[in-house]
Amino acid sequence: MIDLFIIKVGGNVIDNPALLQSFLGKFAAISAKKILIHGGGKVATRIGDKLGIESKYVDGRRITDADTIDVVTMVYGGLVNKQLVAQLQSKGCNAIGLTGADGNIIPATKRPVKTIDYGFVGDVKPEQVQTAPVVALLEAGITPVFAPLTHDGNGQILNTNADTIASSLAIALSAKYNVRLIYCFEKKGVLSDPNDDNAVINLINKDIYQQLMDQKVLSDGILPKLDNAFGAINHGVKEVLIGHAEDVLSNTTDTVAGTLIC
Ligand SMILES: Nc1ncnc2c1ncn2[C@@H]1O[C@H](COP(=O)(O)OP(=O)(O)O)[C@@H](O)[C@H]1O
Ligand SMILES: CC(=O)N[C@@H](CCC(=O)OP(=O)(O)O)C(=O)O
Repeated sequence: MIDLFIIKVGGNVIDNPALLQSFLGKFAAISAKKILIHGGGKVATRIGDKLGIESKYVDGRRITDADTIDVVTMVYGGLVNKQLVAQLQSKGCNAIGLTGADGNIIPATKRPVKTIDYGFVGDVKPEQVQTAPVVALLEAGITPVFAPLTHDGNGQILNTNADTIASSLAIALSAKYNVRLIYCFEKKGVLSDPNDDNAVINLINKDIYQQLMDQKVLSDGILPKLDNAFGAINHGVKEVLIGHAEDVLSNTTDTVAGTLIC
C-alpha cells in the first residue's frame, strides 16, 4: 500500500499568519498523497463575537445553536477553507476545498441530547464515509482540503470537530492506503504539565492515557484530539502523531518531535 498523509491543522495555527505560512509551505512540499483537514474554532469565535453570538464549549466541543451553525458554515466552509486552498495554490499544491456534504463524503447524525444538547453537531461513523470521491481526487493528483462540516442527509449542515473529521477519514481510507495521521497544533505535543510547554510526552499508550485522565492533566481541545487519535490507531491507522505545526512535518527517521500514539 502507498502512503497517505492525513494532516489536521488547528485554529491557533490558522490564526497565526507566520506559523500558518510556514506550515502550508511544509505541507505543500510533501510529495506523497495528502489530505488537509482544518479547524478554525478561534476564527469562528471571533466572528461570532462581532455578530453578538457567544461561543460555548463543553469538553472541547462547541454548542452549536441555529445562529452558530450559520456562523460556522460561513467561516469554516467559506472563509477559512477558501483562504487555505488559495494559499496552497500559491505554493504549487493543487488543492480543492470540500465539506463533508460535498460528494456526500461525510454523512453524519445529529448528536442525540443526553445531559447536554450540543445542537447542530454531527457524529460520524467512519464506515459511512464515502471514500470513492476522495480516492478519485487523490489519484488525479489533487489534494482535498476539508472543512469541519458534515450533513444529515435531510438538508441540514452539521458542525463536527475537525479532529473527528480527520480520524474518520483516516480510518475509512486505511483500507486502501498506509495512513499516517498527524495532528498539528501550537503545542509541542501532549504535555504532562499543561503549564509547561516543554513537558512533552513522547509516547502515549492506552494505560498512560488513562493515567493522564485520572490525574486531570487533560482538558479542553486536547480531549477530542486524544479521543480521536486512539479511535484511529485502534481501527487500522498505521501511525498517529500529535505535535507542533512547525516540527511534525519535519520529522526524519532519526528524530520524532511530538507525541506518538501507540
Ligand atoms: N495536557 C495537555 N497537553 C496539551 N494541550 C493541552 C493539555 N491540556 C489542555 N490542553 C489544551 O488543549 C489545546 C489544544 O486544543 P485546541 O485548542 O482545540 O487545538 P486545535 O485547535 O489545534 O484542535 C491546547 O492549546 C491546550 O490549551
Ligand atoms: C463540534 C465542534 O466542536 N466543532 C468545532 C469545529 C472546528 C474545530 O474543530 O476547530 P479547531 O480544530 O480549531 O479546534 C468548533 O466549532 O469549534
